[in-house]
Amino acid sequence: MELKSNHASPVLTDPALISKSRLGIHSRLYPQPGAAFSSGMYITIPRKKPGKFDDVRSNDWLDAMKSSSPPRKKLLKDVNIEVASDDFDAAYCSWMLKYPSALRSFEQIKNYANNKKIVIFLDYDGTLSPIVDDPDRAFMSKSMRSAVRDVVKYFPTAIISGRSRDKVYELVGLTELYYAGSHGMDIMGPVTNTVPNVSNTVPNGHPDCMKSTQQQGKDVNLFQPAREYLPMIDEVFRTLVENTKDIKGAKVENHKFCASVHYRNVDEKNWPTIAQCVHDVLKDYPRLRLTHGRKVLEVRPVINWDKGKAVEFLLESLGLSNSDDVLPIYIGDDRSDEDAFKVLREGNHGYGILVSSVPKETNAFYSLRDPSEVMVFLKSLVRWRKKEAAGRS
Ligand SMILES: O=P(O)(O)OC[C@H]1O[C@H](O[C@H]2O[C@H](CO)[C@@H](O)[C@H](O)[C@H]2O)[C@H](O)[C@@H](O)[C@@H]1O
Repeated sequence: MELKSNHASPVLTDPALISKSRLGIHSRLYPQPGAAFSSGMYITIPRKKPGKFDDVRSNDWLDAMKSSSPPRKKLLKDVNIEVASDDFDAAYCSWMLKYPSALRSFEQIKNYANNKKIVIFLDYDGTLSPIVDDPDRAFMSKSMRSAVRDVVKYFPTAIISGRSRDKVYELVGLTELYYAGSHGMDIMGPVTNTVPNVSNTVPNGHPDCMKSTQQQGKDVNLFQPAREYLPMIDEVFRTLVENTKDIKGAKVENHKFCASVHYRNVDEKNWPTIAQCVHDVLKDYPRLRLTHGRKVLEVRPVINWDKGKAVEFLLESLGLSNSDDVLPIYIGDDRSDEDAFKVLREGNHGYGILVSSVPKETNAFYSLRDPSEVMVFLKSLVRWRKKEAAGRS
């Protein structure tokens, strides 16, 4: 792990990104100019060149695994500095000069958002629910659910998660918002009649986009750009379950268009074993790639689609893209959320807010420490919008 020296404070660089680039398994794929859309009506999702997998011991998989979601104490040991807790707090405060707290900057955000239509995008794990050892018990608190329910009353809102869409819907339990599961590869969005005329538009007529009716009778659009990978993911999931069954603490989840291999509860001495196991399985699937999340290895299709693309897709579906009157706000804690932060930053359109209690490199603009601060921020947005609405009437 490296310390980035041109920062005002020690900021952990992400060995996962370094290792992924060496292995050719970048979290952001290579868009092929001109290939993204074959016509005004259809997009072609470009396939990235398959990555080459080396032996895990000779590459940085393990570094990446060790650095993902480190506990505070471990983090200090990893960077090899004897830092007292006070010093760590100082480092965090210093980092916050670059990524200010969205709570302390609320006035500034409000001023910028004034008269704009705010669209809220929320990640789930680590953002709406705290990180816990058992992924099946990552529940959202009642107060968080109520805060999100209020947000939905005032702002178009979508949850974009690495989990399957069904699972995240089950955990959130609110019907009034949009859901994107499998890192954005399974989107349930609004039905729109928008005629596509810009390169990032995905029309209703796209073969991966289908009209469907929700249980509540509402018409929605389902967009699943990795549909063809369904059987492959299912097969890989079953193989991963079988091959990791003797590794104590390992857990594999099937998220329909991607799969997760958790090692949070695996003894660190067995991390090379689990890494090797995933590596050996993926060797036979050049159309799949691997990304690193918080103590989780994520197996995904090699397509140019991620949470950033999902944000663009949803904004377009809502008829809210390319407008100066729209302010998208994306709140997330993980590496996969960086794709969305990057879209907002590069488009100079909206704010990414990173949820982190440790300094991290990010494409976000603002920060929040943990899900409890996320809740305060969401409530503040609602309070402000309510007051504004009352003032107008
Ligand atoms: O995009 P997200 O909604 O943040 O989903 C990313 C991963 O979240 C879950 O794993 C993470 O949270 C678990 C529960 O707190 C934790 O035990 C695990 O270590 C974290 O990585 C989910 O289980 C994964 O499948 C998602 O990929």
